[in-house]
Amino acid sequence: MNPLVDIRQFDQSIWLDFIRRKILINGELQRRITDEALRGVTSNPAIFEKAIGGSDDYDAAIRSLALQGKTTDEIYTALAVADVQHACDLFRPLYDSHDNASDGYVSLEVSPELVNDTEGTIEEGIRFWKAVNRPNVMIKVPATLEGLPAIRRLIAEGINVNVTLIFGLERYRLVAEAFISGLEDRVKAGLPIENIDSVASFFLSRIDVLIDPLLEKIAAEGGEKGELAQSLVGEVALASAKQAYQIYQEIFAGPRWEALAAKGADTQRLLWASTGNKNPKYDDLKYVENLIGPKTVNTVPVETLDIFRERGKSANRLEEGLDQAAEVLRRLPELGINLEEHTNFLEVDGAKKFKEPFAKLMDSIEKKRLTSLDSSVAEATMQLGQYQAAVDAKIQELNAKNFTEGFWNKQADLWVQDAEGQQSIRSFMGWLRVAETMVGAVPEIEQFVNDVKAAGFKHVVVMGMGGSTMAPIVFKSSFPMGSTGLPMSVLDTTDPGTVRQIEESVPLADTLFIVASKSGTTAEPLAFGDYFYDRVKQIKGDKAGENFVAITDPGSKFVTSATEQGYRRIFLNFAEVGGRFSALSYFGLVPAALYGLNIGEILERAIRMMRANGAYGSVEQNPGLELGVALGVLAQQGRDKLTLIVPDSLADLGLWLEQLIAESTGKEGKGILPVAGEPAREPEVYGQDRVFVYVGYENDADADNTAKLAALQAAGHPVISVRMHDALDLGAEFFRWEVATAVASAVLEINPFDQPNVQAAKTATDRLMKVVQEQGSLPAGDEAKVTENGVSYFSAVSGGSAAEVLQNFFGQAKDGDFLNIQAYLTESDELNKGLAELRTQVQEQLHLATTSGYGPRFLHSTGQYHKGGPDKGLFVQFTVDHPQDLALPGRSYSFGTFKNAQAAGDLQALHDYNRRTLRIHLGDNAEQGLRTVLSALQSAPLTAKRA
Ligand SMILES: O=C(CO)[C@@H](O)[C@H](O)[C@H](O)[C@H](O)COP(=O)(O)O
Ligand SMILES: O=C[C@H](O)COP(=O)(O)O
Repeated sequence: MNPLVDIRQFDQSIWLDFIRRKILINGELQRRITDEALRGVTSNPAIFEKAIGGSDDYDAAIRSLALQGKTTDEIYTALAVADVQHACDLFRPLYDSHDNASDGYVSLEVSPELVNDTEGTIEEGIRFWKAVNRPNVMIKVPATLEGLPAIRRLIAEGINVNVTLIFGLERYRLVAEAFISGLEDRVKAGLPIENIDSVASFFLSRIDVLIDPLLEKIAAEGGEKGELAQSLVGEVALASAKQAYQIYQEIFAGPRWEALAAKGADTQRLLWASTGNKNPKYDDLKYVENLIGPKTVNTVPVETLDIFRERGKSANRLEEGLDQAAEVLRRLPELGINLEEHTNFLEVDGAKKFKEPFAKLMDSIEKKRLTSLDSSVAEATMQLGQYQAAVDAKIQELNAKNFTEGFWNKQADLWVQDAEGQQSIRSFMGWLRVAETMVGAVPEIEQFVNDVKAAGFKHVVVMGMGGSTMAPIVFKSSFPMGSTGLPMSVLDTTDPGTVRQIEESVPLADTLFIVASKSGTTAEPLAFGDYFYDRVKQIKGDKAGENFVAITDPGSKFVTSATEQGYRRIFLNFAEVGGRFSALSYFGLVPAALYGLNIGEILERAIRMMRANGAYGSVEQNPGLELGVALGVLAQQGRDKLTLIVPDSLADLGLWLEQLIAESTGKEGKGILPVAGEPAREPEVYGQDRVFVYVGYENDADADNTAKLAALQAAGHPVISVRMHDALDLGAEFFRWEVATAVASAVLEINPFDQPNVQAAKTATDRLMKVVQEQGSLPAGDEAKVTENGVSYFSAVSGGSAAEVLQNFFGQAKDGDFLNIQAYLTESDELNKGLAELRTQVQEQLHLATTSGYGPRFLHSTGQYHKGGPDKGLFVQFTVDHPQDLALPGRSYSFGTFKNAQAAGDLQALHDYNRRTLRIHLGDNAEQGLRTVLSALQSAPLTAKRA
């Protein structure tokens, strides 16, 4: 049997005298708990110095905290508390179990600077206890004379205490007395004592390290004394421990103790500390094997633990040789050795041994703190030409009313004036500081990633709609997969072809499926979850849940169903963070971490941007505010088509920005239309409704786009440009654009956090799905105006041929209008090329802005603007037959029908808002159908009404 497990039969608990974030994350601590019967952890300032000062594991967190304006002291506390909390959580099942035998504790020591400060120790002990906020934390307090009253007080406060730095027997008695008095104080105050635990940490190897040389010196002198001295070498520490254990038994017996025991008190166990052997002449297990006895703890360093596991022998030896132990201590004075005096020295030296590394640690944190404050965020260059004055005036106006301060204080009247709107704004501003919260969640997420990999998963599929999957899409396409990551796919469409493609491209049994839905009620992600759960169940039976993870809001119905289905993990996000503002929450970061990205650094960049935007005190220039004002003012002046130009490596950033900007601003007949995916062109092809925004990298000249933007600017178009340091800056850009969008909304006087018109399409779809459930199929739609070469055209405009319908449809265009393509198709390169051709033709011939999206993705994104924004859209919807449809398990409809209903529902909603629409049904071959449409267009030059 593993000796570490065996030792439990002697009622000794082995704790680990070590902590470091890495072992929390990489599963080592959990493995030691599960396989090696580890029952607790102790930390001390020297251990944290090694962990934090001696590695770069904490650097991103240090920088994030520094940027938040935290002091060095606060940074240390935050890091140490986070690790202790994490370890407490790993031990929690043991702590909560029936046979916990007072184990499952993690110790956190008060600052060594407080070693002689009673009040300071009490204050910090209470502060740490509250900060860790776990019942299985122990606050470590040194057993100095000043520490004793603090111990009593903290016990009386109901706080678990680990008394450290005990070297002598007399002091040990006082420690036990302080503990008992503390319990008695509580009893007097009528407070319970059954859940308070304490250990007395008796330091061993250091006693021998100090006393042995003295004995050896005397031994070298020879004679009778020399002989005696020689016989005592290496015996003093063990003798002290054995004697302490006798005192323990004496103190925790008798009427005084029995009275407390009757009220449920547990004894203050002795904990053997400093048990790593320091003398090569001794056995490495000297301070372990010899001190095994009931109701004791031994906290051992990692190396000693591993040696014990390899060759340790468990036996109850603590009460062996008691006479001999007493003799050792009795005879020391004959050699002129006053143990009490030496233990006093050890106490002072012990404090020094903690103070020095602590000072070194603080120094290294301080250096890192200062350097973090040096670097800056990527600058946005704004060349706004004739609009500059209006933008400047608006910035001045906002600054005059302390907009930035009000913004961070969630002052909702900056946006709208009605009470209901203001209430809704306040309740969706959690995104402002979610990055700070997520800094604390990084170790938990990283540990999860580690567990997933250890469990053998080979692929990740993230499934959800809109804000729940946009950030993962951007992360996946903007970064190469990280060295520690897993390949990732994102499913955000009900298109049966795409679902099938994903199914066929992943190893189902070894794939982790993340179902991401804030509300937990969105039909698409629930359908994806059901579909793949059924598939995995066919392989893994009742264990299917192991392959599933939920990200959702607390209290959503999905929490219940995911729990019932045995999901591996449920990440609870934050009710006050809306979907499109959730990139920096669990929704974005869990997939990013699984993909191997450094989420700590992504968050650090975001916090850098928060700081630049005035999150931690006033700022002279606020990049988010300036960008937002520019976009808002430009939109008011007719430049309401935000045209995004990016290098290929950032192509999908547009998807995220589209949702953020269109869904936030596109309402009440107002809004900014994001135009993504149009390559930069010469000035002649654009109308006067554009503002160009370039997002790229500082080390990528991107000469072609840069030259085109320069020409656009020279032609009088406003041009804004941001060049990131690297892709990790996406963390900062997410935040910059969130602020800018909220600010632009304030300029436009709308609530950026609702999406009132998205519901219209959902309601229409639901109605149609009801019909499907009742009648088995969708109701027959309108008659096609024209069917030509297998492609049918449906529109309010007339025409005897495809070309005529197209001409008449586009003939309705006015200056400032835009084309929106809604492709309810299986995405493919060929289709992308064909749709781009269509856009180019419309742009060249009509000078319209063109947008394009695959359905149903855009319903959760730009769909809001289409219905709620200004009536400037010409909507072309492409649909297709689904010869290879996919059934949805347990439902009376298929993915294909669902998707058709979504297309028809949205078309209905567009009609309800009197939008100009053209539906083109491509038959059963989308690529071929689209080619047919393009050739019809070739033969039909487009002309528009000019306003
Ligand atoms: O006090 C406790 C446990 O309560 C330990 O963490 C204690 O600080 C360590 O065992 C010692 O500091 C280690 O000492 P040493 O092996 O460096 O002499
Ligand atoms: O943008 C959000 C989408 O509408 C999806 O919403 P959900 O996260 O509640 O499923």
